[in-house]
Amino acid sequence: MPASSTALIVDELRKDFGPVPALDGRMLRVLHGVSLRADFGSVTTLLGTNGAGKSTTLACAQGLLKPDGGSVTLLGEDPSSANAALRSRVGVMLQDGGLPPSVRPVSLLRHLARMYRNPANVGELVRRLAIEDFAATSIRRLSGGQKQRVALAAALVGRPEVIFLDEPSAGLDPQSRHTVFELIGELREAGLAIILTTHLMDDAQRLSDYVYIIDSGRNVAEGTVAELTASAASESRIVDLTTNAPLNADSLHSSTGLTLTRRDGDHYRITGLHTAADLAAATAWLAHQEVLPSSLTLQARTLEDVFLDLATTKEEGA
Ligand SMILES: Nc1ncnc2c1ncn2[C@@H]1O[C@H](COP(=O)(O)OP(=O)(O)OP(=O)(O)O)[C@@H](O)[C@H]1O
Repeated sequence: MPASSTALIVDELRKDFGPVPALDGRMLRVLHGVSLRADFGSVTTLLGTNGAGKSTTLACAQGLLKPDGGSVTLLGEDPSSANAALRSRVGVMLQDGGLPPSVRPVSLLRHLARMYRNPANVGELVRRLAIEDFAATSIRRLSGGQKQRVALAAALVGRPEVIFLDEPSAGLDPQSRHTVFELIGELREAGLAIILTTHLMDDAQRLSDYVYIIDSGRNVAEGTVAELTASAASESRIVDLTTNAPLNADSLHSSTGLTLTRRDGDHYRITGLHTAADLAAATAWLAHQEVLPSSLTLQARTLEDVFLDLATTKEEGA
């Protein structure tokens, strides 16, 4: 039983890469003081755009990279000088899998299981992640999503107390994504500390107990999904709608003060609704345009909105 409720503490982590020729041989600082903590029985998410520093933070937290400043405490120890006993308590699923290409999935998992004193039931993992569908195929011939499922099974085979998942839903089809998410939920219920990275807001919103948003190697916001999505604008609502009629943002804005953005294809979003009258104004404007959307939903702010607000604030501050 873990003595503390906290599995991981990252404090003011700094990391440099280099020397970089493009910087005249100087070092490139990619983490400027990232801090986070992750508890048992909880999903802690690092959310950030490509290159924000998520994987580097995870690599330092796992002891794969040595920090240039700050500290990491994983299960009460410094992971960069960790022994086999600590490593056996930690499961790692890397972004590119890091799996041996010529081995078949089940042989690999059985081999890994033999390295642990109290391994998970390989047959159960294989069934749970539907690995039996491609059990006879060598890893090099697996699709990205299939490799991803094997990598997750490999990370779980030692019955870890802490698991690191780098972009766990990358390359997964909707059904596999659902399976992986369900499994993450079960692991959380079983009391594991789950630390994951993603740049997908939907994943973060669906899975996380606590989210750290990082950008350019710095913490920019943190909280539960509910805390992050609540704010001064928490009363505001969003209307998402689908129509193949072209909509004009200037026309909506001049008649209602609301903001229209085209998300992709036929999808539009209207933001800035605070009252029932705003909603009525938006639909009245649509009626005036003689547009009957094929779908229309009203919702509260999402993590994506928080993220976009942060990006806008940064641009305005730049
Ligand atoms: N070995 C390295 N040498 C030099 N720069 C590196 C190295 N590894 C990462 N970087 C740089 O550090 C920054 C952070 O990279 P990192 O992979 O941690 O970001 P990330 O948030 O995980 O991004 P992604 O979502 O694309 O995986 C990026 O600018 C990247 O180019």
